[in-house]
Amino acid sequence: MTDMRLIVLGASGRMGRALTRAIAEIEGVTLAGALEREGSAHLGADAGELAGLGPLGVRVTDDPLPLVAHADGVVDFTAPAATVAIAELAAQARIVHVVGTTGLSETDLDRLDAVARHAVVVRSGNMSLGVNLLAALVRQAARALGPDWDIEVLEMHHRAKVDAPSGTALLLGEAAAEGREVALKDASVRVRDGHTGPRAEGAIGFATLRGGSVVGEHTVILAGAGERVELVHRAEDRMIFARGAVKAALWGFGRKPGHYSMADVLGLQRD
Ligand SMILES: NC(=O)C1=CN([C@@H]2O[C@H](COP(=O)(O)OP(=O)(O)OC[C@H]3O[C@@H](n4cnc5c(N)ncnc54)[C@H](OP(=O)(O)O)[C@@H]3O)[C@@H](O)[C@H]2O)C=CC1
Ligand SMILES: O=C(O)C1=N[C@H](C(=O)O)C[C@H](O)C1
Repeated sequence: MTDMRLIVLGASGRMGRALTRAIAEIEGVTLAGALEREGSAHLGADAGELAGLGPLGVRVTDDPLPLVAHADGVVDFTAPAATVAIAELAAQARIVHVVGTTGLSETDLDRLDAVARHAVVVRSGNMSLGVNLLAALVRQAARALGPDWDIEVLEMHHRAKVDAPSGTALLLGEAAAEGREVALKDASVRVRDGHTGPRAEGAIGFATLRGGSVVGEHTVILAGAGERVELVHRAEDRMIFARGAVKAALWGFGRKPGHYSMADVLGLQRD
């Protein structure tokens, strides 16, 4: 069988470089293109060299059209505007779009829902196996412990991260809300400052730390009267996300159009 041809969007970014390495190491996929924004200092560079692999003969370009026409999928860990723009092109070409970008607005998500009527979109705030398993455990714990236990999601990332709370923190908050059978938007408390008054009953709180080179750490705290449960994930290497994204692309290849999640890819049941 021929390899699935994948384009990396944001090829010179932290995740873009990891994606190029993952595509080189995983069987059944081949690097078909590398994209960056117009004016990027990396245009014309070899994507393999950017990724520390040596030359692969794939040059970074800012023109998606010829690439999309000859590819089977695009893996995209970039920024919301870039994700929405490539989503339209990927859907027109009926190729798989794997979205790792976080910080998407409700409007952006509506656009992805719309394009997913025509093509496969696989999106997750975290493409690692560990975090998606953690989400299932959080759902279960929130359901089992009930509303008397307070839930807080704490995350820490490197100093260059631009969105907060992280996509993973929101994914874990969603899992907690599902376990409690409430809507996250009605329960979430994303900022506390000044005289806040006592904690609102049923709140799902978020706290954000930024600094240094931390790849990604998430703790879900379930605090009861006199005891506390903490569920933790620590990412040590961006390759966990990159390998997950390539796995998602292979899973989506040939599947019927839809907006899928990493839980779908990994076959994790929503009990
Ligand atoms: N879902 C998951 O598992 C994970 C998600 N992420 C998310 O992935 C995203 C990227 O993270 P990271 O790699 O650390 O960030 P970086 O800033 O290192 O990389 C982003 C890359 O995308 C490029 N880019 C921005 N706009 C465009 C555009 N219009 N067209 C083409 N390329 C563009 C940037 O170029 P330039 O530098 O010129 O702006 C940059 O090269 C973030 O949203 C992050 O939260 C990260 C890790 C895991
Ligand atoms: O920006 C990052 O680095 C990461 N972003 C994702 C998020 O927002 O949760 C996933 C991972 O934690 C790293």
